[in-house]
Amino acid sequence: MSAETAARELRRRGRVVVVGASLAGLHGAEALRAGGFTGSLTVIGDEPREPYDRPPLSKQVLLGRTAAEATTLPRARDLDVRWRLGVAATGLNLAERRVSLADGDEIEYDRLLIATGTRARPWFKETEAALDGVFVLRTADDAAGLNRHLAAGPRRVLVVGAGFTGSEIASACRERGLEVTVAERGPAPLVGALGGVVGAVAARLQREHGVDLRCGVTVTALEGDAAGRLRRAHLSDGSAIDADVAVVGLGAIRNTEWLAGSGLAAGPRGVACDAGCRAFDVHGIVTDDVFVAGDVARSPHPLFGYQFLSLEHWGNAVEQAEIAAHNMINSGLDRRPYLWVPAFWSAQFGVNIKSIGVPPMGEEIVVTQGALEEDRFVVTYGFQGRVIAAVAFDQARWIDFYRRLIESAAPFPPDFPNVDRRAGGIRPIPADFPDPSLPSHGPTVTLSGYAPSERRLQFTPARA
Ligand SMILES: Cc1cc2nc3c(=O)[nH]c(=O)nc-3n(C[C@H](O)[C@H](O)[C@H](O)COP(=O)(O)OP(=O)(O)OC[C@H]3O[C@@H](n4cnc5c(N)ncnc54)[C@H](O)[C@@H]3O)c2cc1C
Repeated sequence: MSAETAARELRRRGRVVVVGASLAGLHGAEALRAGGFTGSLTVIGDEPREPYDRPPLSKQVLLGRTAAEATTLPRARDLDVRWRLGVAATGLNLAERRVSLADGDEIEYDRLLIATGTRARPWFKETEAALDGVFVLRTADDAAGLNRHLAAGPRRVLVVGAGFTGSEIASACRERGLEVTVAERGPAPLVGALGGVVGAVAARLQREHGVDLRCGVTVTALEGDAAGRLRRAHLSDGSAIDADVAVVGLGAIRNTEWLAGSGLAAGPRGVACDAGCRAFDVHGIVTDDVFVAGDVARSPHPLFGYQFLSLEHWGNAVEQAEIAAHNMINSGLDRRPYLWVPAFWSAQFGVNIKSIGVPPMGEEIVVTQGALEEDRFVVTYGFQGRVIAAVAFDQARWIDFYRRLIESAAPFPPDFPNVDRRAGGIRPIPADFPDPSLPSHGPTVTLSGYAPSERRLQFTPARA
């Protein structure tokens, strides 16, 4: 049977299993159906709830504008999925194409999509993590529990870690009128994701909004009272902070333990896959029946020197799930590479933050629009002489323009006419500015084994 005939047969009556019933899992299931898959589709999720959206948990839900229960993701009608919710996948037998479940059940598949995402890194001392008032924020239950606790009376909140989740929590708690201390090991908030220049702006914003921001310190211990309620936190600089709520925002752990011993290249950094979302086995050989999408995936990105990227972004989960689903039920050159330019947003301290590209790869940074002091700007990041990323504070409308600069490997610093870098005013990019998505003289890259991309990817600066 030819590969095309096999793919057609699979689309008609194959068995697809998706593990992880959240954003990537749901979008993968929808994309399979939209792509003409009429076989059996089973989605397994260890949370008892239907797939729901996480970004509102640290924003609208914490502000009391949306109930944690009201975050259920809309889904296509007639999806025709066999949901197995509230039961974890515990193992994978690659040779026999079988997933084992915690309730003893075993489910066979022709194609498997791994979309098990991440979980919150818990506080490192178990007895302290168990104190009443100590929280992480990853699930709807976490958000509901934290909300109940915050609503129970005046609270002094300690946020441990000033990454995106920690900073959003601090922002929401300040908006609720609570006293907030943020303890961050790095020199400023968001430094790991956006670098020191933007981090300094984030630090100023936090302080202007009344956050007691302590940088360059770690929390060494959480102390409770006799009733097991959190009372105090001790910091590495010898100081102590009174607190009756601590939200631990120390990053995420990838949910790959259930794949231990399966033979897949899965570990703490995620499940490695190729540019078409096909999982690698431990020998570095790509499988043809196991695919990966969302926060748990680690895939090489052609635009970023084929570096393996682990992206914890909403847009990545959606886009990657669609590519994975497409490739699961197609073969050969009908398959597509995953070329989405990483992008995410955050809302905190009254500012809308949008990022495009991979800021942590940046070697240099320049303010291309606006002024840092005014909290309305776009900064552009450069890597080896080309634009690699941009971050906008309250200037989201420009993000698509910067995406095209990144896709076309525009030279860094970008050469914008009429943009006044000193004055600080946001000037429009002129209508006659050359469309950076038009091909120039960088080499075009094709990925062997995948359909040619609609985009031309260029690896050398277009105007060196
Ligand atoms: C509080 C918060 C705020 C966020 N805000 C933003 C934002 O502003 N912008 C942005 O771009 N992104 C944001 N994100 C990130 C975004 O929500 C994630 O990128 C997205 O949820 C990833 O989807 P996923 O399906 O890959 O993984 P997840 O959402 O982590 O889902 C994985 C699912 O698989 C389940 N699972 C795990 N192991 C097993 C197993 N063995 N068997 C069965 N099921 C299993 C998990 O319980 C979970 O339900 C935020 C995340 C959080 C937590």
